[in-house]
Amino acid sequence: MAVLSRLILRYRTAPSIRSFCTKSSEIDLTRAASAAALSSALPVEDSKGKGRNVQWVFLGCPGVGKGTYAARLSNLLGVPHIATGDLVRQELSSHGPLSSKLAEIVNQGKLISDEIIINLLSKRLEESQAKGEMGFILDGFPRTVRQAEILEGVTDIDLVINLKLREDALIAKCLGRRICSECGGNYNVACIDIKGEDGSPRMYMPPLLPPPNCESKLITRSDDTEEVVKERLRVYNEMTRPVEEFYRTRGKLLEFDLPGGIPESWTKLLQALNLDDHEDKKSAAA
Ligand SMILES: Nc1ncnc2c1ncn2[C@@H]1O[C@H](COP(=O)(O)OP(=O)(O)O)[C@@H](O)[C@H]1O
Repeated sequence: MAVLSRLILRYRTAPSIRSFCTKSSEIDLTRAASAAALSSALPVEDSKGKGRNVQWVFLGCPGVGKGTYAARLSNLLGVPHIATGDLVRQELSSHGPLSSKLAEIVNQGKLISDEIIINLLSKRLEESQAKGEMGFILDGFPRTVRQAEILEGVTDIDLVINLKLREDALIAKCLGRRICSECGGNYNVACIDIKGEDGSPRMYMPPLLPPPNCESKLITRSDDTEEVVKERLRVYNEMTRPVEEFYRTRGKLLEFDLPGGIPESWTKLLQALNLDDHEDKKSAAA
């Protein structure tokens, strides 16, 4: 499936999309165009659908755990987990020409332009195609209705999993998030214990503590401060909440309320996806 070339072609020929974007001068369209040519030459799904694989999207507020569950499902199903937030952070750490502009936007909790994010995503999909990978689990894309329309125009998304958690837990989870600067492992020092009320059960999410060799190397994402997390939640409600409706009306949205910590939520998510008897689930969950 030549997602890359179709994404870029569609993108370059849609005036309304271009006017929606901000800094179009910063985009390397020459590079994008050559990437498109390369990707269209790569092996793609045949007419019988051979090679077709999972094409799923994860939606959900900052801190809900999209990355955790998308990564586990990616292991389980053998498809790449593509997180646009990770692509943005890689671009930031590359200290390339876009880095300082992107850092400013990300550290204010705002969204970067559709143009830049599609360029980053296209490059990542191109790498996938070069490796012969099939399918994907997208995490953090689409985040605007415009992005959803572009994606829907170029490929069939099978399923959109909308992870949900109450806002006080989301904020605590973002503020507790830690990353090992050496191995990249993701941990969380927050212990969330919310009493059951009005018939809703108690919610307990224990901390996910790092192993001793990571303890002294933990860092916090620069956009995980209380002020920026609250702004990201506001931006989610304004820009991304309508994406839920976009997929709901197309019958693709699976709503999933996280019941608690990872073991409990993972088991229930597998049940909701009818994957609970999947023979590989134990190794993916390990
Ligand atoms: N699809 C996207 N569109 C616009 N900006 C994005 C997109 N994906 C990621 N970003 C930028 O990268 C930042 C980090 O993304 P991510 O790690 O997915 O954050 P979150 O924890 O808020 O879900 C976002 O706040 C935003 O600035």
